[in-house]
Amino acid sequence: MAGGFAVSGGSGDYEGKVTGFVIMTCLVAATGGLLFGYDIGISGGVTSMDEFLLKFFPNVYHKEKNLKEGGSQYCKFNDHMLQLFTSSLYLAALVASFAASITTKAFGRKISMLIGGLIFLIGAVLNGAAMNLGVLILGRLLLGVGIGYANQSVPVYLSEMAPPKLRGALNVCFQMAVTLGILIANLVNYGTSTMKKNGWRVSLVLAAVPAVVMTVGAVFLPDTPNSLIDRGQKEKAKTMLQKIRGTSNVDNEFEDLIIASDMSKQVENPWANIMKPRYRPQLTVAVLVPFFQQLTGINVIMFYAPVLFKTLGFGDGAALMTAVITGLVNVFATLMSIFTVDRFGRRPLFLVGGTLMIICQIAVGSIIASVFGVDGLGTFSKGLGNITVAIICVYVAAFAWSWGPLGWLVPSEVMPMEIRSAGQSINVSVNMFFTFIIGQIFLTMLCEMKFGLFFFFGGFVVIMTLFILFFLPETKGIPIEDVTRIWKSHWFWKKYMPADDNTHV
Ligand SMILES: OC[C@H]1O[C@](O)(CO)[C@@H](O)[C@@H]1O
Repeated sequence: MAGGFAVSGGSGDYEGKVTGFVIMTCLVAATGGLLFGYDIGISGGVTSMDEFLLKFFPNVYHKEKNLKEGGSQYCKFNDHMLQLFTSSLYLAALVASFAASITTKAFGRKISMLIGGLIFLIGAVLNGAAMNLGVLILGRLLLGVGIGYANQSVPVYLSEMAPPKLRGALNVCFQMAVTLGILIANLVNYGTSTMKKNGWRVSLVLAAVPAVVMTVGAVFLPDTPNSLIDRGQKEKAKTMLQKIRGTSNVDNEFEDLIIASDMSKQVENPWANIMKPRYRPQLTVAVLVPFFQQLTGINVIMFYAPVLFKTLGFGDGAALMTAVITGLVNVFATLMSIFTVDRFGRRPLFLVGGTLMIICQIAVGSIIASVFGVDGLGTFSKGLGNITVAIICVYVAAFAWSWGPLGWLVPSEVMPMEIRSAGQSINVSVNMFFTFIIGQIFLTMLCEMKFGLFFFFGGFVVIMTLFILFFLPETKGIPIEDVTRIWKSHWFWKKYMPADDNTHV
């Protein structure tokens, strides 16, 4: 995932152009992100399609239809298997990303991308052809394995191919591709929902398109110099670096790569390292940032927007169209973040984004409370429905210029070499784990907590915004080598820093 970006250090003062290789690399990055985003966005629309529900979740279908005659709106989609359909993918991805990190290290990045692409393809085909719930869930699990492999290997591949100066920008571009994938999925669902039959099959099988691109890419793309060095092929690595950078003058960078590879071999156990007190701030960031990113509640919207909008009384087409609108807002606000993050810094984006999210969550919770109350009986007027959608759009925008991209960027900026691989794995796995949890329990929580659910997530955003305010120093423009300086001068974290430590760690 995007969190895996920063791999080798280096000052970045090397010669090198934006060559065809770099552009190809960006395309692969894009397909990796698209693949992930497409899966995030596709399930909600599909689960709101009658034909799909009737085939796999007849109970939910009948409950929804009967509700037209009265009953609690909060619980109409509450079904564990329906949630498992969405969430199983993320659990499989979590497990597979550990397997992928072993494959990627031992056999290279390309092999992992190839494995990821192929397994994903099988999953997409199974999903599109599924005749029963078992096959459907099996397909989702395979998609998850594919995503685990892709999210682990694509960012590593990218960070090693990109000229160091572009690394940060590419990091955020991965998240950009994720949001584009979500939007494409929303558009596809909108289109296929108008088909008389099998629209859901088309939605699910189209996930194969980015997978084919990634699989073919993995076959034709070159190995990264870092990977060749790690596997003892130094000469080949140097020739490759010259090709990628479009210049024969790569001695400095090549030397740094060798040093970085030697250093990472000396780092016996990054997992033991990161547990040392001096890395407490980084460990805290690696755990709390992805946890908080998911506890904003964003995936309630990304996974279940169409279902949520149907709960608010929208018709099928309107619910799917509204998901397209939130998808668009997500893409544009992420773009804005890319253009402003280095000007304003990370903290202002986090603080403004967080504050806006809190206001929106309180507003949505209050509106739903006023219409549905505790027993879930009531109907939204058209005007109030539109106001609610507008507030949800502001919430999505606030997420997309703060916790969305920064949830990946900030952890990758604060990890020194000797803990980087462990730090990034923690970041990615915590994110996947809570993505799974939210996918698995949201519909039940909505049924149990009712409008209070929005206050619940709002409460978490208050906590995370206070965390940023008091515990996260600004990392804008600080080279990775100097990052210890900011912890040393921080009112809270300085007590963990060894006094005699003048190295970059
Ligand atoms: O754009 C929203 C998406 O971004 C992520 O946070 C990943 O960075 C996903 O969990 C979410 O669905």
